[in-house]
Amino acid sequence: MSEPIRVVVTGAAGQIAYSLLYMIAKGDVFGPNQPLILHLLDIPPMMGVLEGVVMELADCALPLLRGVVPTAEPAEAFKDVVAAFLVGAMPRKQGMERKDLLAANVKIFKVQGEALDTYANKNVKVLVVGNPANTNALICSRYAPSIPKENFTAMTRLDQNRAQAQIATRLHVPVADVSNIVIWGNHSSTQFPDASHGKVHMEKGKDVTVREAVGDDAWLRSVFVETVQKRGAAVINARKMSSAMSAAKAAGDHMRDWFHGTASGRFVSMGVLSDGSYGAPKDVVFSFPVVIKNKKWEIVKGLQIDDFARKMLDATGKELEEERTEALAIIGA
Ligand SMILES: NC(=O)C1=CN([C@@H]2O[C@H](COP(=O)(O)OP(=O)(O)OC[C@H]3O[C@@H](n4cnc5c(N)ncnc54)[C@H](O)[C@@H]3O)[C@@H](O)[C@H]2O)C=CC1
Ligand SMILES: O=C([O-])CC(=O)C(=O)O
Repeated sequence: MSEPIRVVVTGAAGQIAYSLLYMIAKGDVFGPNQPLILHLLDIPPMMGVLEGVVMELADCALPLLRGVVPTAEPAEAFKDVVAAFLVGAMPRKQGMERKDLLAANVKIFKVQGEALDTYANKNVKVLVVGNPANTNALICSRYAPSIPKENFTAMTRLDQNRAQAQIATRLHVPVADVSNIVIWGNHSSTQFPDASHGKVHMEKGKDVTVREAVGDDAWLRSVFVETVQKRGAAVINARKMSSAMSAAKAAGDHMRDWFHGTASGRFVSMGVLSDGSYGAPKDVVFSFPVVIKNKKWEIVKGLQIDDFARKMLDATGKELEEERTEALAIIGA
């Protein structure tokens, strides 16, 4: 068995972390042969709650968990970590958009970028979950100049999982048989869930396109898109709290694929620093379809973008540029 790796989860006393920590510590993310030391960061008033989380992790008696470091100090939390789940941030409430959280949250990601730059392993893989995730990831990377820009990503995997589940339900197939649905752009209500490159594994071992299997382009461009765009708000309306179990699962999926790679012929969506592919604006964190090999992601090239998709990509790109302007004003950059 290899040496333990150090992994940080911020917002460790919060609701997403409560599901995520268990998944990581039992080996779902870094594999069944990878021991780990979990660093748990939260703010000083939450240290009592965090103590309870530490007790519960011990009581899970997990063989891979070789140490736990609960702390309110970024310097200690980020020391030598090779993976960082940046969850700690205020969640939205009913009636808010995620970008309404910029003023409250973006400063956290400036401070944590600086701490990653100083204390983390230089190959650290960073996943920003705290909203607005794309713009927070952009700011975080700007304040960590010694860490490669491609090591900063934002989570749109929950949107991808939601989209796959909607298609699977419509077609009455298991969710694992649906692949290559793309989430373009921002993790917000302007995101574009795009099923036009999707595949479904049907009975008798045959792969067909999602468009062919669904046979209803109007549905794929309206009800499907809107359901995924508004799913976070629907969960908040029902639970009075934002998604947590599904967010934790998606964070685990994102980091697992980053460490272990994507299966042949399959791609996944991640918010990454845009190089302008598919006409997206540069220098924003934009969700693209990617394939991953040897812990490096690459944007999938050559997908067809029709007029409808073009409009959707432009709208979400514009929102990301607006968020960037607002974020830079808030942190006084
Ligand atoms: N990208 C995505 O798909 C999703 C993102 N989210 C976002 O994830 C974030 C966390 O959500 P929950 O866990 O439900 O919230 P929560 O309120 O239950 O937990 C957040 C935790 O972060 C802590 N925190 C606040 N400032 C911090 C700092 N500077 N350093 C470390 N910890 C800090 C809080 O004390 C709290 O314990 C929210 O911003 C939410 O909107 C939620 C679901 C999906
Ligand atoms: O909707 C929210 O505020 C939480 C979130 O990002 C999601 O569930 O996708």
